[in-house]
Amino acid sequence: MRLSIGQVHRNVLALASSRSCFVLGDRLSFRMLSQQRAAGFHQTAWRGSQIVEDRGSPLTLASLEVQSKVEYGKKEKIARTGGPKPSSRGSSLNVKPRVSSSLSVKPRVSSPNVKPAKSALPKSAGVKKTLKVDEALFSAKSFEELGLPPLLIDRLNKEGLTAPTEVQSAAIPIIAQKHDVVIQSYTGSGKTLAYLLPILSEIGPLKGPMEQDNSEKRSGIEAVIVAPSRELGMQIVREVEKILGPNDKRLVQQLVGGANRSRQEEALKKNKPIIVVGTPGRISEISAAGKLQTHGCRFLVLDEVDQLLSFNYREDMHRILEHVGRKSGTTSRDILGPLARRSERQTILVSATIPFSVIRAARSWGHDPVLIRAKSVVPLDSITVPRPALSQADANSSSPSNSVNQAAVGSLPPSLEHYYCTAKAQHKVDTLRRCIHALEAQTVIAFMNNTKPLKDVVFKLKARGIEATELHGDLGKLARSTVLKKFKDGEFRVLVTNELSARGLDVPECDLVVNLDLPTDSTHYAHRAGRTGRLGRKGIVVTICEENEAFVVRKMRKQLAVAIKPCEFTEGELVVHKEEDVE
Ligand SMILES: Nc1ncnc2c1ncn2[C@@H]1O[C@H](COP(=O)(O)OP(=O)(O)OP(=O)(O)O)[C@@H](O)[C@H]1O
Repeated sequence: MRLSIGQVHRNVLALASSRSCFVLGDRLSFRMLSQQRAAGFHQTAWRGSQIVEDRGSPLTLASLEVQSKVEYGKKEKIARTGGPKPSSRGSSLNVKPRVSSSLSVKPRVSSPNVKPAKSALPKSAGVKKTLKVDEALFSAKSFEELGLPPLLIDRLNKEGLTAPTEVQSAAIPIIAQKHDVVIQSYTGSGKTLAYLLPILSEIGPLKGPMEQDNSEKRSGIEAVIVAPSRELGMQIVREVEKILGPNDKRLVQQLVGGANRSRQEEALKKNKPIIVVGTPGRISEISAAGKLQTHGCRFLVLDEVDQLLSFNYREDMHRILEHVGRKSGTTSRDILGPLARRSERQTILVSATIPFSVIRAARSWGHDPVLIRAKSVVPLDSITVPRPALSQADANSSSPSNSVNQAAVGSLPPSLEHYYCTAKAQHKVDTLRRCIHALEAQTVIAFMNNTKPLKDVVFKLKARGIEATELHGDLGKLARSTVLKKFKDGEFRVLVTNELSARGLDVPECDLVVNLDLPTDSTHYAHRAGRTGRLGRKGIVVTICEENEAFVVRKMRKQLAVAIKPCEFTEGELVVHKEEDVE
């Protein structure tokens, strides 16, 4: 498959547009006060989809076997992971089929009232060169086709994993070719296995026969995976353990902050793991103490790389980039310096949101780094600085905020629906309650910005008979993991949390995300929103803001190129407004 500059642009456009297509094309049965603008929006979506289809049918999760598991477009009964479940929680989100006057939102291609997604898309990432990639990359229907070792495939099958997602189909062969890579794909699309599977094909007990022959030559830690939070770190550990199986799970060791450090150090000595997964602070701490030998490491993964390369983690990341998979004695000038010198290690950077600063950093690795998206693979050095696109105010394309905003385009799953409504601060909890009831949401994550008001919300929800719990950094590690487990097990209907849970957290049953406070920018919106609609499931995102904040939501809507529709919750129903009512 040869991807030209135009095609990549069109694919990006089609991806964003087809998202709109899902939102508006779903046969939602709710009271719609006006659909004219939405119909205009859809027209663009249709066009975008056509472009891709003209070039051979695009790969979607739906086109893989994954679809049969999650059943697109159907109201699915979401299976809980266990624990007590009130009977009222058995069904999935309900977008009001009960209203007799309800309208099915059908695509209308004649009304151009809503600004099409196209105008909201940044003219970003101009791609000048092309990279030849095997067409089969994008059509794998099974893990066998991707050349994974038989032992690994057996383990995947035992865990019920039979078909790769799009991003896995794209990433696995490229990583196997020893490229340094940046993986960008929307939230919940399976990025974790996209990097874990090629790593486990080369190291550990499930690797291929060729690698087995060389096994005596290597010892010690062969892969370091860094994640910004304990929760995400532990989630990755569990994913690796799951694939390794019960007999070999000691081969992965968590090094997350908040846990007992001496125990972690003892486990490193005793279990001799080949993979460590941890947070930047704890990894660099143990490394600085000389208890973590990673010079011979073959893989370094930075999961949620855009966050890990932010200022907060600068010193710890500096140490990690300097020491993992490098001969000792080298020095660096700044955090990006170490990336400039190639070592034996393969570096894999991952996020749903990749700002240009990450591309720029990764470029200096050498060794043909490539950007992998679900439908394209491009050399990093062919990607140019994004051009301004949104408005005069955003015209400075080199400004960090512009780069951050552009990073969020294409980061949201196509299956999500987005709404916003306004409420006075003191009425937000009631609005949340009405929202949960109107949508009959069963597993809800509500985001706030500060801890104290977050506790108040939990208290008020409980007082209104809704089982709710809190998750934030003030809780100890044990409390945090207990809360999360109970929420995943269905003991609580609502998890009220802050940015801590916005990235990477995988609660497949989550059917509603609510922003009780506005996210700081569109990148934060994208990661919060991505906690629902995982792996093609349906999900709804509702932002409850004050009247004078609504313009911020509308701005994010443009930046993200998704339809975030104004709505309200009255008489137990979701009522969607036409845009003119609020502007
Ligand atoms: N091939 C597959 N078949 C079935 N399920 C899969 C497959 N790959 C991943 N999953 C499941 O999909 C869910 C989402 O995967 P994952 O957490 O890796 O997404 P992600 O792209 O990293 O999301 P985020 O950007 O939010 O971190 C997980 O529950 C994972 O176990």
